[in-house]
Amino acid sequence: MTEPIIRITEVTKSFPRHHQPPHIVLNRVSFAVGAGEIIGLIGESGSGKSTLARIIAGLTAPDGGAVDWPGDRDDGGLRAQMIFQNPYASLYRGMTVRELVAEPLVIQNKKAADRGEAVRQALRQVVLPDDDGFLGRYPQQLSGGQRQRVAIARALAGRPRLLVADEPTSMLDVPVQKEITDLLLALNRQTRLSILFITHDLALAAYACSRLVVLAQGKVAEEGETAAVVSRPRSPETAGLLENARRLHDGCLRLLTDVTASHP
Ligand SMILES: Nc1ncnc2c1ncn2[C@@H]1O[C@H](COP(=O)(O)OP(=O)(O)OP(=O)(O)O)[C@@H](O)[C@H]1O
Repeated sequence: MTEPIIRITEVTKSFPRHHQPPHIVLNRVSFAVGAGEIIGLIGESGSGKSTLARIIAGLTAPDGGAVDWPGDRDDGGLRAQMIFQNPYASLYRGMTVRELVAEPLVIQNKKAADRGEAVRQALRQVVLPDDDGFLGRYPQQLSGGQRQRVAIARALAGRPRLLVADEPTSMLDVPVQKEITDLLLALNRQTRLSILFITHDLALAAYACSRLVVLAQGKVAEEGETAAVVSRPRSPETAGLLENARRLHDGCLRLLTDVTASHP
C-alpha cells in the first residue's frame, strides 16, 4: 500500500434498540486506504458498510475509535465525497445539472465566476457534455447512467481526497454498471483519485479493486490483495461472498480467474 490518506482505527458504532441492548453495527474496525488506491469494502447486506461510509464522509459520528487523515493538505479540497446507490434519490429534482454539480463549490464559498469552469471541468471528467443545454437539464431528464455521472461530477467538484462510492452501480442496468465502474477506474488511473468502492458483489469488487476489506457483522473478517482474497479466502464470510458472486454472475468464475491473473 502507498502512503495512507485515511486511517480508520478501532471504529465502533451502535444504534439503540427498544427493550434490547444496543445493536453493535461496527465493532473495532481498522484499515487504511493508500493514496491513489482503489480499495473494495465488501460484505453482506447489514454488515455495516454504509454506516462506515457515512462515518468516513463525516455524516455520522462514531461512538469510539478514530478516523485520521494523515498528511492533510490545506488546498481547499474536501476530505471525502460520497456517491450513493440510487442516483434517482441522491440528485434533487428541483435543481439543474449546473446547480447540482456546483453544490460543493458553493459550500466551499467559491466565487460564482470561478464555479462555471469548475462545473464544466467536472462534467468533462465524467465524459458528459458541458454545453449550456446539458447544464440546464434536470435529473429526471437524464438516463440512470447520466445521473450517476452527474453525481460523480458533483463529488469531483469538491476535489476530495477520497471518493466513497457506496454501491454506485447496484441500481443500474448491467451494461451501465460496467460503464460506471470503468469510469471510476479511469478516474483512479488518470488522476490518482483514491476510491473506497463499497459493494456486496465480490466479483465487481475484484474487477475494480487491487485490495479488499471484507466486513462481516461489523468486524473486518479479512483484508488483503484481491488475488489472494479471491483465490484463497481465509474467512467463511469471504467464501460465502465468493459463492454468491458465482451464483450472481453467469461466467463469473472466468471473471474471477481473470482478476486473479490481473492482480498478481
Ligand atoms: N440510523 C440507524 N438506526 C438504527 N439502525 C441502523 C441505522 N443505520 C443502520 N442501522 C442498522 O445497522 C445495520 C448495518 O446497516 P448498514 O446500512 O451499515 O449495512 P450495509 O452493509 O451497508 O447493508 P446494505 O448493503 O443492506 O445497505 C443494519 O442492521 C441497519 O438496520
